[in-house]
Amino acid sequence: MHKQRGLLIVLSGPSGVGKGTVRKELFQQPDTNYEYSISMTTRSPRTGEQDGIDYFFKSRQEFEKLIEEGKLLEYAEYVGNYYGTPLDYVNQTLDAGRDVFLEIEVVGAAQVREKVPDGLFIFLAPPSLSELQTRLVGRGTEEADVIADRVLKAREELEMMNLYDYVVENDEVSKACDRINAIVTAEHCRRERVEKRYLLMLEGE
Ligand SMILES: Nc1nc2c(ncn2[C@@H]2O[C@H](COP(=O)(O)OP(=O)(O)O)[C@@H](O)[C@H]2O)c(=O)[nH]1
Ligand SMILES: Nc1ncnc2c1ncn2[C@@H]1O[C@H](COP(=O)(O)OP(=O)(O)O)[C@@H](O)[C@H]1O
Repeated sequence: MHKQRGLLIVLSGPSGVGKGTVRKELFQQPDTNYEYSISMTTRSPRTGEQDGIDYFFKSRQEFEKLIEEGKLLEYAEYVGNYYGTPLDYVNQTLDAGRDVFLEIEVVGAAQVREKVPDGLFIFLAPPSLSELQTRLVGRGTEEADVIADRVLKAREELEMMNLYDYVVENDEVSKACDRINAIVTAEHCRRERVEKRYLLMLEGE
């Protein structure tokens, strides 16, 4: 039987909702079977961030070359910086039958939806907008004007929630992780059933 292609899992949602926190928690769990796709960005590294681990940090010129050469599955400009997903890494990992996990903002997620319609799209939602603002302020990585920009942007981002397969509330990190794992497991079961049914139909011909 042919090897099934891996599942492309896209986690998106507004800045500050906890995407990074939830993703890190998921990848600390010993039984997590997804491969995390490290993004490219032109943003400067924050204290403690490492090139090739948190992001591949690129100059604007380098990033624009990657765009020109078609090396990105998707990219978006977000609050003044480029962010993008490396195409070859994603394709090679999926072709090897392994699931790939993207943690990206909503404009990029919409591009992935166009290119990979059979991906699994999960929107991480905050309990409320005021809680989102509290989290951004609490993180303390941005100046007040950047936080204001991000909260404004979050309002637009929340409108895109209905384009996703699932909405997961990030009330508590561990609960959000459990919900994501349950969704992925259910999606694998669904795909296996479809595949089996398809093969049975072929055998019957
Ligand atoms: N489109 C796209 N967005 C990305 C990518 N990598 C990260 N992002 C998103 O870019 C936004 C800003 O990321 P970052 O500067 O690390 O800030 P933070 O997520 O608020 O900590 C977040 O919404 C990320 O999820 C990517 O490869 N493509
Ligand atoms: N479920 C949660 N409850 C309370 N605080 C949270 C939760 N998830 C994340 N946070 C906090 O919110 C802030 C933003 O989280 P982060 O993962 O950086 O968001 P994002 O990657 O979506 O921008 C961080 O300070 C983080 O510790």
